[in-house]
Amino acid sequence: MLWKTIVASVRSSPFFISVIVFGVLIDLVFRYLSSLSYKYLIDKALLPRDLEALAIVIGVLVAMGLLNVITGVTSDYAKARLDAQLLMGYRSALFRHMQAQTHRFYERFQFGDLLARYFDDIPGIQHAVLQVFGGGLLSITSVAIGLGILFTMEWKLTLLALIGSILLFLPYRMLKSRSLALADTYYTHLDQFNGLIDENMKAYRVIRVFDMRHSMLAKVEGTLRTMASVGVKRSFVDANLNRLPLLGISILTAIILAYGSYLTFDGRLSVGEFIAYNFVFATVGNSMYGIAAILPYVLSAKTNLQRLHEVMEWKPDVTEQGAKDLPAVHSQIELCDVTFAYVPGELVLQHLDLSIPLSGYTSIVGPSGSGKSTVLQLLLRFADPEDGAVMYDGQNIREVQYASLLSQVGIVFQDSILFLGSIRENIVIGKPDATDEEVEEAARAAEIHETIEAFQEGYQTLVRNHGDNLSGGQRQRIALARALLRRPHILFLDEATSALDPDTEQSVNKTILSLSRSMTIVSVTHRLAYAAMSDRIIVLDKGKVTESGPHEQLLEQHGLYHRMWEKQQGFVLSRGGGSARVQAERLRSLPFFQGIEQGALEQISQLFIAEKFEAGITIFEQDDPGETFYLIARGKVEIIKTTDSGIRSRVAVLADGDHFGEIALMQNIPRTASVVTLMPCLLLSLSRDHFHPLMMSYSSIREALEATLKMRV
Ligand SMILES: Nc1ncnc2c1ncn2[C@@H]1O[C@H](COP(=O)(O)OP(=O)(O)OP(=O)(O)O)[C@@H](O)[C@H]1O
Repeated sequence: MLWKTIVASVRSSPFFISVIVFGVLIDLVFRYLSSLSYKYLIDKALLPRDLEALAIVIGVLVAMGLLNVITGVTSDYAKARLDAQLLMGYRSALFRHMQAQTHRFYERFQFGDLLARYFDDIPGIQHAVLQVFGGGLLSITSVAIGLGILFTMEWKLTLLALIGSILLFLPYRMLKSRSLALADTYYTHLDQFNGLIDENMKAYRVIRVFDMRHSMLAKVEGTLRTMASVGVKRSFVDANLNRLPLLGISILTAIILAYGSYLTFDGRLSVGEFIAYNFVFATVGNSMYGIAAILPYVLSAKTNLQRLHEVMEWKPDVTEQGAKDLPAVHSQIELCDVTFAYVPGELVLQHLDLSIPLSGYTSIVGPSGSGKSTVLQLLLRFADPEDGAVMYDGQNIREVQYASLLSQVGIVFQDSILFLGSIRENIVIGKPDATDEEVEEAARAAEIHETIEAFQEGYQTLVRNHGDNLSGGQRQRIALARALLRRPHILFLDEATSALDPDTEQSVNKTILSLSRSMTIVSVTHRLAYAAMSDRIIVLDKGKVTESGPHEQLLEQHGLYHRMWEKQQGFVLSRGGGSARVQAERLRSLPFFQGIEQGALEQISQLFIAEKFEAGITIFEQDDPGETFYLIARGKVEIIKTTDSGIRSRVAVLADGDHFGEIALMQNIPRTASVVTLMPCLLLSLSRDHFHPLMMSYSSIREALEATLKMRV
């Protein structure tokens, strides 16, 4: 694999390679000429006292020395250029490869894994390529030429040297697998370490607020300690790979000196020949050591290459081969008989037929996990269906140029990523050549122009740390302006306003509603109050369309939409959304409060306390004591079960109007699962201590809760 990489690198830069090869040749000629010169210096000039011969030998050596310096400097420059070129080439190839990837790739390779590929594996490979090509080429050629010269001078001695040279390569054979295994372990921990740094940066608020600094530090230090310990072993093994050949060289030199001296005593070698032989041998020995010294780099590069190939061989899920342009769409987009799975064999969508007319405002709703976001991913070609087709005006989007599809659509996600740069730069991302007028027009349409103008630096205000210096609403409106700047025919929204506080959410939704007069809006949302404003609603359940039509019509059907709607009613939010209360009537729809008289429900509703949580917060862990019941006024949480072997898996996602932890109202049974927030949440909690006196008065509540408990068990 490394050899192929070296050949490919050589092919990519013939000019620099030729310069380096030329430098190597001159260096070799100089090395051997200097060594051999002793034979002539001693036998032809010094011993016969021939001044002319002395002048010729010294003159040739000086001339060659000068030439060697000039070619050496040129060759160093060529190596530096090749070095930079290789580094740039590998890094840009990896980046291009990443850009072709979608969710499966990014689920498999985390930020830390990829960072290590860029900053450890690629430099490791590039270093080995240059070592092999620069030092390696010089050493191998030098050994070949040197051995040829030595054979012509004294073949028996040379044969002995050749056999003895095995000593130089023994350590490589002995330590190779140990070095490879240590490199592998080291890089695994390095990936982990990079991942932890990333996590610390992204979640620094949660870490601070939950006083997790100690545990995070312990984790990082644990990883660093392992890395240090593996690093020491690795350095030691690699140092031995370097040092042991030196020992071999010393033993070999002693043998050559002893046997060479014996031949000189015996008169079979002249003094000049013996000294020249020794110098040539020293050069060969150094070159052999040079080869042995490269081997640790080669070993390390083997691991680096394997890791890089693991990433580079990951085939993109979506191939962009379509040749024709997608004409301006105006009629409808469809999913025709679509089947799709994230994990082979676990179908998320099965023979799904869905059609969205290209006018007005369409909402896609449904219980969590019903496939809403998946539908959006397929419509935007973040993934391709296993079966069936996604059509825009009857054109299969696999067959059209991806860029021509993208030019007609815009999207705003729940977490719109803002980049480091000015607000203007963030808006023009999708259309870098946009004029100031166009940028302002998009910002006006997103109703953020005045706000931006009010900033001291206006459109040049710097967006820091993914938008930390802006409010959630401002970030979403900038993301909206970014999407609108491309004048899309269709604007897709993926829970675009769900994470905003209620007032901001309402105001951004008003903006979106007004946009639906001039473009098609397709919104995936779990918040039905805003879906109700759309022209048509498509209800998904378990990957199938179960209902569709306008809000009133769906309510009349008394089906899934009606049930979902009812569940989200009965919460009264304070201005700004910092607090909420549940209406007594809403409590009646909970199975364990059915049949309770109005007065008692009123009392119970007073006992709830509103609590706000950021995304990613653990409300409680499995096995924690159960003391509180929760109602979700707004937000989304995931329920996670941990098996005895420590494997955590998501068993459900709950959203607005759902409840969890009701067993805690009755008795302190350890929690059967953990609950973690997926977005900012406003929860209403009711503790058993507060509730207990009421339950004593109403036996029906206890009976209903006992029935629930029985069912769970
Ligand atoms: N990247 C993924 N890998 C594996 N399974 C996934 C992945 N993304 C989604 N799923 C699964 O696919 C199913 C549909 O998920 P999807 O996100 O489309 O649902 P949704 O209706 O948008 O849910 P939510 O309202 O919770 O966002 C779920 O069972 C989910 O667990």
